[in-house]
Amino acid sequence: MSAVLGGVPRSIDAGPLALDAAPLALDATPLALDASRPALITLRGAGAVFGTVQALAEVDLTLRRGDRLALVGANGSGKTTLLRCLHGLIDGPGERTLHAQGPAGQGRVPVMAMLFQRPFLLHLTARRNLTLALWLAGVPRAERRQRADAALERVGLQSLAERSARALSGGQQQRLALARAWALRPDILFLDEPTASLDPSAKREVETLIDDFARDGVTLVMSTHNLGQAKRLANRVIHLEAGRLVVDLPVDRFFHDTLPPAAAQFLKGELPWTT
Ligand SMILES: Nc1ncnc2c1ncn2[C@@H]1O[C@H](COP(=O)(O)OP(=O)(O)OP(=O)(O)O)[C@@H](O)[C@H]1O
Repeated sequence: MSAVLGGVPRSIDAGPLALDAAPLALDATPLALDASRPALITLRGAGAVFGTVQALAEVDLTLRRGDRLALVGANGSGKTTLLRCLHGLIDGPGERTLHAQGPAGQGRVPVMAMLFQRPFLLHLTARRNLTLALWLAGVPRAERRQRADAALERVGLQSLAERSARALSGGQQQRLALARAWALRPDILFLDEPTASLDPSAKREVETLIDDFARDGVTLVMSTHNLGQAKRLANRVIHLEAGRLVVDLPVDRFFHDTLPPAAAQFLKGELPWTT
């Protein structure tokens, strides 16, 4: 995938016209997706192929500041692959533009962080996991401890700062992973099924934190099998089918409009099982 950083060729500078050109299955109006918000990432014709598997095909998508984007679809439909593609972790066909923020696109490119279903934490204390991530991100030594402690406090883990990260409960580990992401002060947070392995109470805690981060201005992209979670956290929903983006709608319309047959079936099949 060719990458364009900062300087944005006119043809992919996402204005309302770019939404018209997107392969929406339905006539999502540009206003409903609020094309006035600044673009953060644009994909044009993005794809991913693993051996003989076409995991993602011809995806056109503009992620905008303030999006709380939920990616839904059946197992293997390409949700994780699209997350990785947006994050820049996959080099496939198509074009990915990371839009510089600030006046006339002259500022810095968006800072991104990713949270996985099962957090990857090192055999170190909770605090050291954070200060190490900050070191890797180039944060000066003098700031690391303060930022790590602020992040631990933010997720309610300050009293466990010296506890081994691997000894924490599943919910605490996911909160620690969120603290690590938050400490990096991301513009965009990617979440791959962030509560899939948590019990209901831990799930609520993690969802509340994710919601708080979004309220603070962090743009969210999350894959989820939980349509109730998409309703609670998202303002925009994309439905993928066999690697293709077939629905891209504001959350209210996703749950109330008449969807293409496969997406409608997906909704019917899943909704009774989610709360
Ligand atoms: N690294 C890889 N190597 C080979 N095939 C892969 C790889 N990553 C993904 N795939 C394949 O690409 C397709 C899409 O996978 P992906 O993980 O993106 O789907 P998903 O919608 O996130 O699935 P799930 O809901 O089960 O997590 C699947 O057929 C998967 O087997």
